Amino acid sequence: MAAMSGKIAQNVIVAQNRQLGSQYRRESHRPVPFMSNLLPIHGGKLAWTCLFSMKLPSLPIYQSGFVSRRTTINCNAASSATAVPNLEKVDFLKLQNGSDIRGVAIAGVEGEPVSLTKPVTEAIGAAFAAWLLEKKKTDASQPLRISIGHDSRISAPVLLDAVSQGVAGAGLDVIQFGLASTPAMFNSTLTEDETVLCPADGAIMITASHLPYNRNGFKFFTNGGGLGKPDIKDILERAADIYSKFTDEGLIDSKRQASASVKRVDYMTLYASDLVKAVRKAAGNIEKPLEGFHIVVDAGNGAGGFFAAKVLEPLGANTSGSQFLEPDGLFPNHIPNPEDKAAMEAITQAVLDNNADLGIIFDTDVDRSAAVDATGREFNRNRLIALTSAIVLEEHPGTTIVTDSVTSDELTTFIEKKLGGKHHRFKRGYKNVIDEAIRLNSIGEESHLAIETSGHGALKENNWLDDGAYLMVLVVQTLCSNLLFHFSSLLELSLTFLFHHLQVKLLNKLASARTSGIGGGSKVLTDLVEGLREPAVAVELRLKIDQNHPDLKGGSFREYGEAVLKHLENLVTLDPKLQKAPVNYEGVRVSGHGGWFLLRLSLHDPVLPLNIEAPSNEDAVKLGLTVASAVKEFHALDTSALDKFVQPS
Ligand SMILES: O=P(O)(O)OC[C@H]1O[C@H](O)[C@H](O)[C@@H](O)[C@@H]1O
Repeated sequence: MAAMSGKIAQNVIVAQNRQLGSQYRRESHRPVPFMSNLLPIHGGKLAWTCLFSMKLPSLPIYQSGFVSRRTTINCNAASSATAVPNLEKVDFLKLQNGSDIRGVAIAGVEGEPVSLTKPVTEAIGAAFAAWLLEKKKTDASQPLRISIGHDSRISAPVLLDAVSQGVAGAGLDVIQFGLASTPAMFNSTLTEDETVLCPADGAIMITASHLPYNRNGFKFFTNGGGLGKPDIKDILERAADIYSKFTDEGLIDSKRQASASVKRVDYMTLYASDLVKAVRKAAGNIEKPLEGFHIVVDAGNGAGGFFAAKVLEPLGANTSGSQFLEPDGLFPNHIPNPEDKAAMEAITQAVLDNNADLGIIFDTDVDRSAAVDATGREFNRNRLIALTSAIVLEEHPGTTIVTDSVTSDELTTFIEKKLGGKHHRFKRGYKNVIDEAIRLNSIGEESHLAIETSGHGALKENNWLDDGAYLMVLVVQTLCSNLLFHFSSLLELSLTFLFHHLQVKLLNKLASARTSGIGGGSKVLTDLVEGLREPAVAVELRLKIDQNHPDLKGGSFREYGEAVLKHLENLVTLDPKLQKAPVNYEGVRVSGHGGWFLLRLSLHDPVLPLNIEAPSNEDAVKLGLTVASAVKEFHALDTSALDKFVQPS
């Protein structure tokens, strides 16, 4: 990778306590400026002007088997995450959300007490460090380094402070990136560039994706990819153990010394410039392949604002009219989520108001994306999958496209009849679809694309990395591909530029069409999904399970949800107008009345999401009534949205 201009922005003050006293003690800390002004943290609410402090040695040494040094880090400000004599009991395993950790980080929302406290977060940082040390089987002479980035959430600075303490307290070096995207964090484990202290041995992204402002969480990466469920469970078990010893002075080991460091680097500038180079290369080494294109970006006040100024503009695109690029963790404009109706309306309006060729929208941490064409037609959900499938199937005829469970029957027809591919509808969850595609390849079934209606997408050529921005690169490459797009160079670059791959792919498509003089705007993209039939009605209703309701009888919401699904399944078999999907991996999926519905358990919330698609409102209501009659005896379920939907208008 090329050297970046920003270089290392700063060394946060690191006091290396090589000669600690014989007692583990809570040192006093002299506040030292955090020097955030040296980092381009995109302004906005997270451009910390405050002083920020870390008091690392306030915790006992973690995991005595591997920690050989102790660290004192003085930044300035927020209080130490530690020195809490009577810590609350915490069920760490409840923080697991599939292959992520998620919790509540901001108090004030009724019924949602803070679960990601500073000590909990610090324990999680220490646990990841312990896990990584064990995985890498390193000798302690070379400290491992962990990169840490975050999205725009207002809890980010506090969690960054705490998780950094956990990592550095375990003797590992911390490299803070500031505001970053999830894909960039993974990429930092692959980047070979000492000016940004990469490759990192492990990476942590502080994010709760599109969830509300009060939540936050962690995603973890090594150069092997994102950690899976068993690893997350392992880390949480270690964290619980570390946490339980926080007040245990018996852990003190006088012989240990500390020399871990916390540094800050401007990684995102390097990362963005590498994406720019990727598109240029794929476009035949043209400096500004997007010249003449007007592309508006909506980052929803998440971390994706960089895509306009640092990727599209250097490529020649006009990005005027782009909106919500400034990070603001209260998300005042709309939820940063390409699945959200208001979010899609906002980017569509921006495209129309600006007569733009294309609109691009990201989620908070930029691993999901969607596009809007020049006519205001949305490329999200099934349409985005159809578009990406068309591009991938051009390159890999006959390949299997793995999707999540809420994709439409029409998408199957489109992929199989129009594009000649195979549609494998699997489970919800980006990790589920990616793992399934990898599994298929391992048993000899070729699959090049795993993609969710949520906008998460991963390509085999991109090492199965889940990257919304790379998806949009695919679009733009498509636009410029007819004359200039070289697949071999895309392949080569995509092995290097693992993230933002899908966005970049879409950008390429756009640029190639322009160069070859095919129509204006983004017609080339619209043409690619020609033939995808779409239902007149497509709704998702989310039925919440009240976890405190006596109907749960002390059981979990999952057990309750499973009971609802079983009951629905039994009812469906009694109705001759309905057919259960012959192959189904999640929930109850049923065809009938010209459409289908799927009721399933949410991956992480006490919710049963219900998707209904039908050729008319009347048919959709009929399907809805089937579900309504099945759930009416389940009093812990909030069925108000469904009741409203099936009500005669
Ligand atoms: O099951 P749901 O509540 O609809 O949420 C499902 C979503 O959960 C998380 O956000 C995952 O990152 C997504 O990959 C998944 O699509």
